[in-house]
Amino acid sequence: MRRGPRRSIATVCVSGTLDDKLSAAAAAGFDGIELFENDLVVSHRSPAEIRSRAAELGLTIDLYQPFRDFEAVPPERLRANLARAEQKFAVMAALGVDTMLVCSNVSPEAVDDDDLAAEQLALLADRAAAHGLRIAYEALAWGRHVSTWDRSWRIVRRAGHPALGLCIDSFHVLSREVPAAGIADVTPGKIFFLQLADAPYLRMDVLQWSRHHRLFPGQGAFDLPELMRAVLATGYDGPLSLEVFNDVFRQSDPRRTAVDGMRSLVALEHRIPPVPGREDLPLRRLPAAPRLRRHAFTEFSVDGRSGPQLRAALRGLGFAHTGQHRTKPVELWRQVACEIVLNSAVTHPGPSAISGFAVVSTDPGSSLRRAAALLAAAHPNERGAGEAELAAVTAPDGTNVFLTGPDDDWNADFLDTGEAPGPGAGLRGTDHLGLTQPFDHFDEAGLFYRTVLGLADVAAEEYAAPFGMMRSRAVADSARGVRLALTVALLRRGTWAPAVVDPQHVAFGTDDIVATAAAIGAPVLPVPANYYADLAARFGLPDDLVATLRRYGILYDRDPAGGELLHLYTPVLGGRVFFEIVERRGGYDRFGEANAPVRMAAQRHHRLTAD
Ligand SMILES: O=C(O)c1ccc(O)c(O)c1
Ligand SMILES: [Mg+2]
Repeated sequence: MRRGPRRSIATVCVSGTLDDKLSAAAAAGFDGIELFENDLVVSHRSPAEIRSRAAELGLTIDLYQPFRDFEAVPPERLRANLARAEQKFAVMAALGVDTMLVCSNVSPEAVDDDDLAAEQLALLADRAAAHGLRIAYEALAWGRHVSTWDRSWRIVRRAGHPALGLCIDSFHVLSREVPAAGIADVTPGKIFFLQLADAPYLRMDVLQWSRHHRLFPGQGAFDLPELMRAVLATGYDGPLSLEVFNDVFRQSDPRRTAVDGMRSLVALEHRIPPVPGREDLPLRRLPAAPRLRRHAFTEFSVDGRSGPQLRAALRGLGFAHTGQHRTKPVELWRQVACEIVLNSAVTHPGPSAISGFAVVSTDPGSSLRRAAALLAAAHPNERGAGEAELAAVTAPDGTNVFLTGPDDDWNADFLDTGEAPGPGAGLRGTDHLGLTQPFDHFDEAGLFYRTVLGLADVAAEEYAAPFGMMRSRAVADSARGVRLALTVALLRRGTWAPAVVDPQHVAFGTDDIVATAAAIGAPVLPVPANYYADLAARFGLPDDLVATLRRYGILYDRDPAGGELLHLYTPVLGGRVFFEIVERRGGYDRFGEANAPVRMAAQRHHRLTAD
């Protein structure tokens, strides 16, 4: 029985020199690599040494690429191109790689003549076959004359050479108009190689889009499971190979990028629909994502500065300090189903103060098995004798994600402080978490949270904020018990900005924000009068409503279907976090993104003018 498709990664996906890239690919569990010529050219290793290094690491070299501007050229250019190819065939033999990628010609010299292209590619395939090699022809989306997969297929079919086949690259296919479904009708055995990349939809030059903005499968907008189905329907049994050109990945830790890539492939394989006739190739499925019920506790790492501010704010919001951990400097604060843990013993590696959060899973064991299959790092939870086990994995931003069951008594480890929960302020539970992401790992985090917890995208937004352009991506489970709003600055911040890095936050839900606002004693963030003047004009709100909102510092948003969000914020606490209170009306399903710039400006003003 086969194990499922082989998984490969192009060396161009990750940062470093070839040695770094090979180690990273092997450590992440890939079976093979596509070797980019540039990585070979700058390597101190000979082709034979690269071959043995790869073998030592358990990696095969599945593709040599790219060979450019070959086909449909005048005779003297053809002679030169064939001579150039022979030199590469010799290198390939030393590397032990049998397939060469030929990209469609982008040169002005290329002739618009499919017969000529087919004839010359057949000649190249003949030369390759003499060395026991084969040619995979790829239509670059910006090829001079051949820029779509169907045209590259017509040429390959016309050439009719057994050593000539197609390279299907999901980016080039899905960035163009020709539907991918027709790939299923390509003659069995004629797809020699499959390259996988995702991307966001962008209206820009396709070459720039491809060279800078590709993402790993599941991180962009392309329908890759459907493309995979079409390719597998032809009987394709070569590697699933990631080929992602991305400016951020090129600068990130290659080991981490390779794990991100592997996670994307594991998740993609899980999403491929069953392909009739391909029972020979069992697809590996993940443990199903169990249903999530709700957010349980959120844990903050606190120090001497943030601790007192957080305690005062929680008290003001109607929380009571109900529990003290038996063995650790950890406090439990509670109001109905809102649970906050203040932990003086953990430090968070990122800029945030949310060190972890817990979700209630209907099957935490299955959640953990799924997380492990998706290469989530298990969080070593040190617990004392007799303490409850709280399983957790660590997200890319360093946040620990605890998975608790509906009946788990995780707070058995807390001794009653004797402090009675007060009347509270009407906060029902945690509505969402605002998790600001480190610049380099935004897409990685989105993929992690969605795949590991089984969440789906609910909103994506870009907006101009006082300290830069921001991007937000919100994910949630289908019943909206668990919502996460991930945000990031679109560019690395400038030099003065560290002081104003957007903090993380917890938003609590209420059914009556005006009553809650009247009940709470915590300092609510003052909102400028200009905001309310604009609000009245934008939404045509009645004067008395605007007056009420203004009186309590409540912000407002409305969706096109008439759903409404009323929400308020606290100032930033201890320089690191803040709280939000939200009331959703009429099915409002977003996060008040439009008000984020108002909040950021107000929080800065508050910081500069208070204390
Ligand atoms: O951007 C390029 O030139 C390029 C090269 C090789 C590929 O496989 C590809 O998809 C793009
Ligand atoms: Mg490609």
